[in-house]
This record gives sequence, C-alpha cells and structure tokens, in this order.
Amino acid sequence: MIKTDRVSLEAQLKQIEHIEQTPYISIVQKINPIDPLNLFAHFAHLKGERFYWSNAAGDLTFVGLGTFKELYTDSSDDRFLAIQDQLNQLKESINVLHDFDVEGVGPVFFGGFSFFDTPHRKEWESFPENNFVLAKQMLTVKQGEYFLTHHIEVSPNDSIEVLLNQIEQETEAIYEAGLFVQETRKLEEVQDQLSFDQWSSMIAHAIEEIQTTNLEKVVLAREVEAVFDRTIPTEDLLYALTNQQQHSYVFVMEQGEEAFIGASPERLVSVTNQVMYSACLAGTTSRGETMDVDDLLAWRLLNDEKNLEEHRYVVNMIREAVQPICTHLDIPNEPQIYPLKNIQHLYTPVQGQLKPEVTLFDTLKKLHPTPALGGEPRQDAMNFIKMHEPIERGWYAAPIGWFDQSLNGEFAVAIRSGLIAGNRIKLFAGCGVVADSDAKAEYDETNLKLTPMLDALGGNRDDDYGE
Ligand SMILES: C=C(O[C@@H]1C=C(C(=O)O)C=C[C@H]1O)C(=O)O
Ligand SMILES: [Mg+2]
Repeated sequence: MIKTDRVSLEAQLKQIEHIEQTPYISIVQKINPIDPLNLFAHFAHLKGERFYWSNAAGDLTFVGLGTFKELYTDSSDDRFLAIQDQLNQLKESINVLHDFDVEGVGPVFFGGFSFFDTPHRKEWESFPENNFVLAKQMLTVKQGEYFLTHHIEVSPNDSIEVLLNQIEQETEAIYEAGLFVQETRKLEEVQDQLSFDQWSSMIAHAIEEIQTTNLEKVVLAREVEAVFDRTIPTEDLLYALTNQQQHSYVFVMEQGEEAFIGASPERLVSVTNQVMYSACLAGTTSRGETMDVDDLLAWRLLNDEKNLEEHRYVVNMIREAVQPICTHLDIPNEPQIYPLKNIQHLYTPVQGQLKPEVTLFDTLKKLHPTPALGGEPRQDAMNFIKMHEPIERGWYAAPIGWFDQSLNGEFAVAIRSGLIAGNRIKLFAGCGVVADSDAKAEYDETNLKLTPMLDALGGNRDDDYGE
C-alpha cells in the first residue's frame, strides 16, 4: 500500500520553484481511510494543540494536529471583521499548491469566539475572545474521501526531496494511529453552582423585567461541575459524544491544559459560494420512551404557545438580520421537530442567497447572538445576562467552527458543551425565558440539556439529572 502520493506531491512542490518568496506552503494529498477518532487519540502528545470538528450532516470531519499559525485579535466591537482582516493578511504568505476541488482541504482555520466581546475570567484564560488555528497537519474526511493537508514553512534552500521526505515522515506517523481504548473513570461529585432557590429568583427577576421593561426574552444559563477520580482525556469524551449524539456538530478545541468540547445541534451559519444556511432552534421537550409518547410530546411542543413564542423571537430576528444581505431568502412559516437522543426542539431552517459582497463574517456579526442564546431585544438581553447570570460563559453559546481562504465555512453555536480542566469539567446549559416561563420547568429543561454531556462522561446520575 503506497501511503504517500509522491507523484502528486512532487507535482505540487515543483510549483515552488516558480514562486518567489514562499514562506508557507499548503500541500494536500488524498490518502487511504483512517479513523479520525483514533488519529486524534494517537496524537495525545500534542494535547493542547489539537482540534476536532464534525458537522451535523456527518459528511465533513476535521482533525487538526499541531498549531502552524493562529489568528487572534484583541477584543473589539468588530472582532468578526478583525479576524477576516487577519486572514486576508496571512493569506498573502501562504502558497496553496494543491488543486483538489474539494471543500475543507488546504488552509482551513478552526476556532471560535467567546459569547461576550469583553475579556473573561480566569477559568477561560486559555480561550481568548477569538482564536483560530491553522493546523500543521489536518485530516479532512469529506463525503467518504480522505485528505491530508500539510502546512510547512519553506526557505529558498529547501530541495523538493527534503520537503518530500518530511511530508512522507509526517504521513507515516499519521498511519501509525492504532485502535484507541477508552478508560473508565469514577464520578466523585456533581456540584451545582446555583441552588434551585437561587435559580428561581433569577428567573423571577427576568420575568419581572419582561413584564415591566422592553425585554421580551432572555436566555439564562447555569453551570454544573462534574469531578472525577482521574483526568478526563479529551478523546474519551469525544469518542462517546460521536457515538451517542447524532445530527450534532461535535467539536473540540484544545488550548494549553484545557479543552472545550461539545455536541451541539444548532447551526449558526454556513456559507458555500454565497449560499447561506442558518437555523432557528428554540423550544424544547424531552423524548418519549415509546413511539406514541414521543409523538405526543412532539405534537404538544408544536402546539405549545410558550415554546412557540420562544421560537418566534428567533425566527423573526434571523429573518430581519439576513433579509438585507440576501437576494433571496427562504424561511418556512411553521416550525418542525428536530429530534435528538434525549431532547426534541422546535426547528425552522433558513436558506438564503447572499449578495455578492457579503461575507461569512458579515453574517456572523449580524447573527451572534440570536435570541436562542441571548434574547430579544439583543442589547437588553445581553445586559440582563451580564448583570444577573452568575457564570462566566466564555465560549459557551458562542460561534465555533471553520472557514477557508475563500471565506466559505460553517459555524455552530457552542451549546451542550463543557470545559475540561484535569479531572474536572464545567458543563453549561441554558433556556429561553419568556413572560410565561415557570422556574421549575426551565430548571428541568436545563437538566435535560445537561444529559448528553453527562451521559458521554459516564456520569449521569438518574436521581438528580435528566428526566
Ligand atoms: C441555551 C441552550 O439551548 C438553546 C435554548 C433552547 C430553549 O430554550 O428551548 C433550545 C435550543 C437552544 O437554542 C443550551 O442548550 O444551553
Ligand atoms: Mg426553552
């Protein structure tokens, strides 16, 4: 089995001879299948410099190994466009040598933003307000085809032979990835950072604001911390999430000793050649144990005025946000059900054709945060969250995803997520509070939303969490 495609690589590398000033090259080979999770686990020595992404459709997966370049800007109102500017600068120095016409190969940047554009407290220290990584090596699995991208700094004296050998060695190391074995852990405790009474008074306060001010909806979150008897390996949790959570974006970003990980059902936006997709996801119930009960719960959700109201704010805001930047927009009038393993949501898909000058980053700026994560009106909701929610959101509920040099890419909203630090993981879950909200029902809803991560950790306690 030939593992390195020397012929294709050599043809790509020959181009360097014709290019002056080539500090960085991006070179791609099509490779034989390799399991992305095994690969991620095998490179445990690169902990802190790995990322993983798999889209909800299940037809695009990335594994990033090692940091080649980073995009980062100080927080500012225009942090989305600031990242776009940084990309445009860096782009100048990268020579893309491959000519595969495949989405997600070559220079792909993976990363995310924090929920607020202001600096956050120390538990999120390793995750700045915005950070994107170009990996040294990246596996792309696109519709069953496998590609390996290498980013290399070259100097004028490098011979093609030397570069070829380097790539060959890197490729061999990739194929050494064996089958990875999950560890077992014991859950020692789950600490709730808010008592139910504190939660109830926060919700009561929000309802009062909704009744007496402009505020119409606000999404409030809580945090629980699960403590284990040993370190939680990122790959263990990644493996479990991948196997347990279908129709979700599974993501991991490691930074230093920490890892931010989750399985989110919610797309914020994707752009491919100006075709834009977004999603309205708000309104929640559990799954039934039998088909009949499940159907009944779905039917009730589709007809429940409180959940429909939560949902409507999202649809209206997204429509208003993207209408001016689209030449065509398609948003159905009625929501449908988005079923997940433990949860079902109200869901309205959004599709649009972006005007030629509009970029992925323009859409991010318009959309984040939607009223599914912030509230309505946006600024009132953000103020309320800042003042009254006693957690640090960090990257929770914020855009996470990827983009390429042509500004195609996709972002999910980083919910159903957690921050791993050693043997501890902080988990986050929120819910949309409207005038008709009930504190106990909202509390139960957040427990339901904690279930996927707790299950994946092997730490769900039936007595306290979930249904
Ligand atoms: C905020 C979260 O979820 C959001 C809130 C929902 C709701 O309140 O019904 C539903 C889906 C998400 O948009 C979360 O999971 O933490
Ligand atoms: Mg809700």
